[in-house]
Amino acid sequence: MAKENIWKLYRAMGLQKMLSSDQINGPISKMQPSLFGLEKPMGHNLTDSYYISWLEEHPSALGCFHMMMSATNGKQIVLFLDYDGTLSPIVSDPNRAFMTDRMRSAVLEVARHFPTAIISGRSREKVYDFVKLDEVYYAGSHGMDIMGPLSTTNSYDGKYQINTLNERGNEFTIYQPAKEYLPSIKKMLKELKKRTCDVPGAFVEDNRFCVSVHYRHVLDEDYGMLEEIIHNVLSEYPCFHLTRGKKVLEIRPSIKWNKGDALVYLLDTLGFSDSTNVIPIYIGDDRTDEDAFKVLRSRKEGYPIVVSSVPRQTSASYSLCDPSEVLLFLICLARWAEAFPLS
Ligand SMILES: O=P(O)(O)OC[C@H]1O[C@H](O[C@H]2O[C@H](CO)[C@@H](O)[C@H](O)[C@H]2O)[C@H](O)[C@@H](O)[C@@H]1O
Repeated sequence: MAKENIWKLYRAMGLQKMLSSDQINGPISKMQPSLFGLEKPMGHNLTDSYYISWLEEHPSALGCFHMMMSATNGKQIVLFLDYDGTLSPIVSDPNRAFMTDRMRSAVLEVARHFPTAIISGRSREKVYDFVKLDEVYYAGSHGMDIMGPLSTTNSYDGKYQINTLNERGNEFTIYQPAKEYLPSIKKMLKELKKRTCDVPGAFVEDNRFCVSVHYRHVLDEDYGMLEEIIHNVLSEYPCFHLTRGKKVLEIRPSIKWNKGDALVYLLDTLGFSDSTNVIPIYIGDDRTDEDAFKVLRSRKEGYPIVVSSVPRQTSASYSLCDPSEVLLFLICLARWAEAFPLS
């Protein structure tokens, strides 16, 4: 990208006053700390050498923004976002994981330029209640409950698919590959609530096609008892299995379907099944997001971005420190789309 284009981008982002001519002439990576008027990238612990070497392998998507966007070469960006820990910070009460209005506006802005989907472990309805945007697609229950574009492909089993209209009269396809597990999940949910009610601090969350058992407020000495209860309940439901997230045990149907499959489904229904003309960007913080990172790695396309402020094992290629950096990345993306619209 020519230097005048960088200026154009920065002017569009309202950032030109923050940058000296030295910074503009230097490499973009050097610009990053001051790009947003900051002394150092937010939340980064740059005194930790382990973290610094991890960052070299998973560089900041903000620092690499210019390079990433230059490489899109006019291809269609499709954006995938996780919810908890990505669009909203991790908080102690799962029912109060609200996103800020600034984050909502940023998601809306990018969604006006690029197809955008939120893929969460929560129920689809719950994520919608938090996000409240009709301009994005939603996949709840770790991708097992997708409300995506009207599907014209017959690569997916029609029995899991129904077409519907939203309140604005727009057509959507709902895809629920774990549909037949619903009666067992409801039964198991009741059972889990009943058997865990004596464990102080335990909280069972109904995520429709899966169940979360939160232990953030459970005393260390009670944790073993909670795990035992869950294993006992699970032994009565052999078609389900357990995965682990941030202070949460997640129980889900044992079908071969995860956030990565939901990403592929959404790309297919958006018309990018075999396309070399698409750049999917996936941003997420949790273990379940790794399935989507792996898909992008294996397809050798797009940008998998992990949200983490500590070094960790990941299949992502880039990183963002926390939701405040996710916000900046989304703002940059929207400004970039305004400055360089696809012809
Ligand atoms: O796929 P996600 O959108 O990231 O959902 C994963 C789980 O997120 C929520 O739990 C996590 O966030 C809570 C609020 O910040 C926090 O209190 C909890 O400790 C975290 O594990 C959600 O409540 C779970 O149901 C999701 O499975």
